[in-house]
Amino acid sequence: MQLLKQFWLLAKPYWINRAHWFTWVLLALSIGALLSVVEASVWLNTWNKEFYDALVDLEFDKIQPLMFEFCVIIAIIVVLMVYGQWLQQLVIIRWRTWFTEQLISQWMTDKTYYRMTLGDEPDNPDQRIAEDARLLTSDTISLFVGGIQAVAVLFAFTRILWDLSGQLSFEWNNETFQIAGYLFWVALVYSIVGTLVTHYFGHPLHKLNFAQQRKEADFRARLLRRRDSAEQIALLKGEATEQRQLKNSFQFIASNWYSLMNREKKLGLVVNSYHRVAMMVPLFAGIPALMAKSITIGGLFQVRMAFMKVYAGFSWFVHNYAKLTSWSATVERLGTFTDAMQQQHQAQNIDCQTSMQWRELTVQRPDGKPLLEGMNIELNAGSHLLVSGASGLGKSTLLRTIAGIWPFYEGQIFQQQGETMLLPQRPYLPSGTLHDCLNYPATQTVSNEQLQQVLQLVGLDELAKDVEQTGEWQQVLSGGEQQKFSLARALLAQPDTLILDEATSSLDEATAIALIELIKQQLPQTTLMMVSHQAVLKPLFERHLDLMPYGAAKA
Ligand SMILES: Nc1ncnc2c1ncn2[C@@H]1O[C@H](COP(=O)(O)OP(=O)(O)OP(=O)(O)O)[C@@H](O)[C@H]1O
Repeated sequence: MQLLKQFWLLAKPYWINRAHWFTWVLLALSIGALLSVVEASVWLNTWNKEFYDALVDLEFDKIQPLMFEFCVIIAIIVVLMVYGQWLQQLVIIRWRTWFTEQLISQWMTDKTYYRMTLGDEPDNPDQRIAEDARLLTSDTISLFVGGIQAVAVLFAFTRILWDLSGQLSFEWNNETFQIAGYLFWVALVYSIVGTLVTHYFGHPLHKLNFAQQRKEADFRARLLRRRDSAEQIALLKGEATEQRQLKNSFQFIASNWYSLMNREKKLGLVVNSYHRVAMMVPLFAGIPALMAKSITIGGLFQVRMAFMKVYAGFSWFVHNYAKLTSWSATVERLGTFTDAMQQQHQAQNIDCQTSMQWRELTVQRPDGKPLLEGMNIELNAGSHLLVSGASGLGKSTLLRTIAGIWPFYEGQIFQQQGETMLLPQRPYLPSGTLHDCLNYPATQTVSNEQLQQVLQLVGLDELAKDVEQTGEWQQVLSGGEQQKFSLARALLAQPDTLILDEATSSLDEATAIALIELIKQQLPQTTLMMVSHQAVLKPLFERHLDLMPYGAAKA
């Protein structure tokens, strides 16, 4: 029940939205095509009787038109099945596109992607957005349409099977019993037993599938992390350790895989035996009717096909058991992911005033332990503040709090009105053209000349020559160059408040001084707040804040 509720919460926003009426049309057409296949199968069923009867009676003049009829029925079935499937895939991609966009938007809104890393983040959000969204949409549609088709098959063939079965008479305890539509009852009982046995053998698959998806994603994430840190690993000669860790991570996949495959083997033994036996059950069960001459040989083949269809309808659950368990694992994973995202949205928003202010501000770690306590400050627009203090005291965390991305604090914060920009010690440089990298996150269009100008101002003349060149800038540029590049971004963006977190730590002292002076000169209206261990920068700031551990701050 909980699972269905979780599923409904995930599916509802798309399917009740009127804007998606065309997807409903496509879904209806796809279901219509597959229901027509059921209708054509009923036609094929009648054909079966006529054909086998003609064969038994050696009526060759009937066989030729029947062969032509067969070709027509098969052609119709093939075309309907292929187009039905094609329409289903269209429905899937439309839903998946919307669903993935929603997940990405929720993940990106209010810095949720970052806040989630601060608490008990559900594992591998990348996998949930990419893989789980794909599985949810494709499995739901194929299970839903398949389920409807199974019900239609049941309706269409139950009647046929019932009529063909006639009545079975038998004596027991000197009494005569008659069972109408007995082949239908055989199919029903056979399918119920199969379903129960399948569930008994298959139910542990849910947990195993869940674990498998998670472990595969962990392994992929580990590999990615190695690629991102390739240079550091190479310099530290960490290959053997990395190899061991990756091997261990893969061991988890392999051991879970063994459990999964053993469980699937047991289930396979049951499902396959059940299916193979099912093919002969109608022939054996039809013998009494054949002996009573209530059906012909053609009728027996008709019974067999009708029985197999009714059995297939009743056994839909059995045949889709593995898919259903993987689907339920996907729903659970996506449900916890979206719940976790929604909880993140409750983080506080920071209000704006004419000046930046903190009142009785206490910054904490995620576990609630205080880092910095009782801070009060007011920083007028255009003023410059240097924040210093011992390593690990909480300076970067304080800046994150002021920038509005760290939710663990008490007291009041007001940001200065306008744009705030925070430059960290290690800037993020996306790969692509230098133009796009410098203009990241591209809130305005800037000309190449503007870009060249700011690059020259910060001393990156070589890069300024061709801003359209592409590269892996994070790897290509030195630490110091990256910091110059980051400051060039600030010159370009001209924020109202600029927060620098050791943004000149990789530069020599003279260059660091020159660049801070450049910022002050180029952005005279901007409020500048900087965290730095570089004492030579002190004279450039008219206000200083020396942070003390858990104590009062002197401003
Ligand atoms: N996401 C996090 N989860 C848990 N603890 C964190 C997190 N981020 C920071 N901390 C902890 O908060 C403390 C302060 O970290 P912070 O980076 O703010 O220090 P800092 O004063 O800037 O240090 P440094 O001068 O060395 O850069 C550290 O003990 C750190 O381990």
